[in-house]
Amino acid sequence: HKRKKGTPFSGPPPAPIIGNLLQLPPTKVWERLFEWGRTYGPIYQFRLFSTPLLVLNTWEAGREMLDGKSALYGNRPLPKIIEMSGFDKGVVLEHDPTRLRQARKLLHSVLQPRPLAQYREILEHHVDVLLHNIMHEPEGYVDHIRHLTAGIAMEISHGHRVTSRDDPFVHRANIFADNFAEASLPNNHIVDWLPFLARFPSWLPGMGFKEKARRFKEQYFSLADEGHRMVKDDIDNGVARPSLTYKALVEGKPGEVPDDVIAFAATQVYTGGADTASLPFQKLISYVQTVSTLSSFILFMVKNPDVQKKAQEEIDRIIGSNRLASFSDRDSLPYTESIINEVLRLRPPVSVVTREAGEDDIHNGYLVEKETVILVNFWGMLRAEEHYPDPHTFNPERWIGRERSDPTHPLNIAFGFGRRSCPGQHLAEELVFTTVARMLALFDIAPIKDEHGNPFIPSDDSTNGGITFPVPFRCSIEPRSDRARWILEGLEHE
Ligand code: HEM
Repeated sequence: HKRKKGTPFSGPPPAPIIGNLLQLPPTKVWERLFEWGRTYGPIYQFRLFSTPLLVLNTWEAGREMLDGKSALYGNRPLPKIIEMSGFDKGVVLEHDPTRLRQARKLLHSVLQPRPLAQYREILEHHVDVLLHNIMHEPEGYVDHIRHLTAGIAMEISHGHRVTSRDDPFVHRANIFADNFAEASLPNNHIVDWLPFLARFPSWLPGMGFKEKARRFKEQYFSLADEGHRMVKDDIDNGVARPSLTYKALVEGKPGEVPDDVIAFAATQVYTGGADTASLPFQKLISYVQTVSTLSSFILFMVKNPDVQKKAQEEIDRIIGSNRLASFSDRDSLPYTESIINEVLRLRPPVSVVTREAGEDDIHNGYLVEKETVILVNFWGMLRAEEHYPDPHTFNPERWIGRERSDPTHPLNIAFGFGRRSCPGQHLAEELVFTTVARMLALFDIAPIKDEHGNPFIPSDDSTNGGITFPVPFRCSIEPRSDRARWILEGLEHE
């Protein structure tokens, strides 16, 4: 194989052997990557030991390399230990091009706008359950949001209706998630979100890990298998509900797509869109990105009462109080929509995603070596001052009148670029919009007060890791009025 020749992209000067390791902070590396961009430009390179890393710091750079050269940069780095645990099976880390194509096609068969529209009533049912649960136990709002996202995911993947917190299917998925969390590497370490570094022997966990990897693999495979068999049984018994698995089994040509491709693709509809950067090292909760976005929304409402009021006025004026907003109302609620855009801009749930150069490439005259790790810095892209004046300020107004097709729009950045971009985007947009619009219609979200009546304002801080959340915070979520309480009481619940 002939290597290409050329000068690599410039970047911060590396130290011998360890490269730029000590120049990276232990947490929120994306902030440092963003700062380096000011000095070294929108695309630059640095090193960790012998691995070159290329940072894409602007949306233009993302489009150029990932939309423009999808085939070359379509894969994610796959550490040995992830492969050992079998987590490369499915979509997120799938490397086999045929299986990946088949799996993404299955996801599209339920997640593209047209098939997704069939799930609108189901989705609204789950949102109503959320609202009901929040009214009865407001302090548990994060758990309720998780329950919401898991419930919708399992309907879409397997036609499984979750009716209680003790649902055996959810229970098994949670055990699986806990096992991931247990996966051994120190917290808040850079390896947490750059797991490809675990290629280096000094960080490879000892023999104990082999045993763990074997156990993880067994659990992941049996979870996938169990869901698949459940749908087959439902079909045999004539009680199957529409889902990805049902569609593939009943409408697909027999034998065209292997059973295990169907089973893993379906499993990843609820286990992930999981943490694509640090897969095995974090608690893997279904639809974590959506949970992150909705939690960030609540945080920003606590901190920005005027914004909240303005959105509530919009909803009262356009929707009235005789019905609740639906996704089809999106275009008539531009202010509400602008809040979501601004939440996604300041808190993209995935701050950085990793890809890998499949071959040597010459880009704009510079050499990108094969196996260079590509860091797509969504967090940095969404804070570029030239596109977002006063970039660190929460200001939904900036979106009023700005087209959805604008390439700097968060919906065109936060879900990624190219053929590996997020297949769950439409679902995420619909779920977030419906939840936000209905919550604003029925609840006031506010700071809690201390015994002297002083409001307690939560911090702005977010967690570290492949998917970031607001640091857990308390707040008050109360029905806006007696009428709101009455509507909430009447909502369908479990
Ligand atoms: C606010 C919500 C969400 C955000 C911001 C988000 C963002 C992302 C991003 C940035 C990626 C990596 C894309 C890339 O490499 O360029 C991704 C991948 C993925 N997401 Fe999402 N996502 C969200 C919700 C969802 C949902 C609801 C699902 C459920 C179906 C989902 C399923 C996936 C899958 C399966 C992948 C891996 C795709 C592949 O590797 O081919 N995501 N997402």
